Amino acid sequence: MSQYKVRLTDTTLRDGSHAMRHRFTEDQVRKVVRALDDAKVPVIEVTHGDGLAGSSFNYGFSAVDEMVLIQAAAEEANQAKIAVLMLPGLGTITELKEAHLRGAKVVRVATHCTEADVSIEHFHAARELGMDTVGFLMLSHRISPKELAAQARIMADAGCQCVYVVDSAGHMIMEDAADRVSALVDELQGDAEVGFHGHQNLSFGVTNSVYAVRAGATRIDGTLRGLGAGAGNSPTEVLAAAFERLDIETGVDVNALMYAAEEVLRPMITRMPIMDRASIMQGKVGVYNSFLLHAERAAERYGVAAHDILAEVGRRGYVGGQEDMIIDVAVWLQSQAR
Ligand SMILES: C[C@H](O)CC(=O)C(=O)O
Ligand SMILES: [Mn+2]
Repeated sequence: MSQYKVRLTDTTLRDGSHAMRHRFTEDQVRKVVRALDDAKVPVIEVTHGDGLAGSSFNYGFSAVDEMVLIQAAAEEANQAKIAVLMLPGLGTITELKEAHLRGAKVVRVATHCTEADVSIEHFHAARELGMDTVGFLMLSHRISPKELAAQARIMADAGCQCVYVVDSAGHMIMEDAADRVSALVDELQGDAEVGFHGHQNLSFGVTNSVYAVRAGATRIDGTLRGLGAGAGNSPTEVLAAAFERLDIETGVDVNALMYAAEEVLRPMITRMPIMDRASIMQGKVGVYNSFLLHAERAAERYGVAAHDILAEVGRRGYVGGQEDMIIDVAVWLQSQAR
């Protein structure tokens, strides 16, 4: 019997939505869910890239109402649970209730890593609805393992059943992930599980996930073909294949996942995330991956380089929700160049 058992969550239809500029259609969602469900992936996340109610001028409009997509996903899934992401303030309990009515069984409440307290009422509401609850501590690299564990404790006490170390910038390297996961495991003492969500900016998404599992994480995120914000996520099919080689039990069908990635998702992709100058910069200086497309748009509009914008965003320490400040940085860089 394997020493390690892991539950995979596939977030192609949520984090991958960033790379697709939130243009997933209902037909595409149905096909991807069917393929992931056939591969026995236990949890599939479907929402706008920035979570419930993310469709907006600031974050980018969805092509199709996410509630329609959530319902379609729930209709297609035979064994998988459908998860939704929510950022408190952007999404509210009203949207959470509607997502639940449409068939969502899991909610992942995401806050900046120092702001866990804003998730408390959302966990209470989700538990009252009977949903599985997950906490997402974004940009987890920004604080020490000890400080992160204290934030995880706030989430667990509010009713969160699994707290994630989230490498939103793809900045972590091996022990960065393991030390944070260990600190959370020590703090939570079984009151909640610990998960890890990796990105590929420095090409460590899968490696960090292995370190996370060995440090005690029992839930790991990925996306098919690594489709996701910034340089993309840990690819689900690679995680599954690597875990199989390392005797980490996932219960998924690796060949079916490779089929899903290659034959089902690949033809839908309009922009494949890559490790380019801008996304490597995000990993290097620790900038939120969802900022990439905003920076590219501002770069074009103000005639400055996206990697320069992102380097400055890193210096200023902006966090998710401060997307509008990217324009400010671009204008400032333009003025410096004159
Ligand atoms: C809302 C973000 O895109 C959540 C996430 O996937 C991350 O921080 O990484
Ligand atoms: Mn992500």
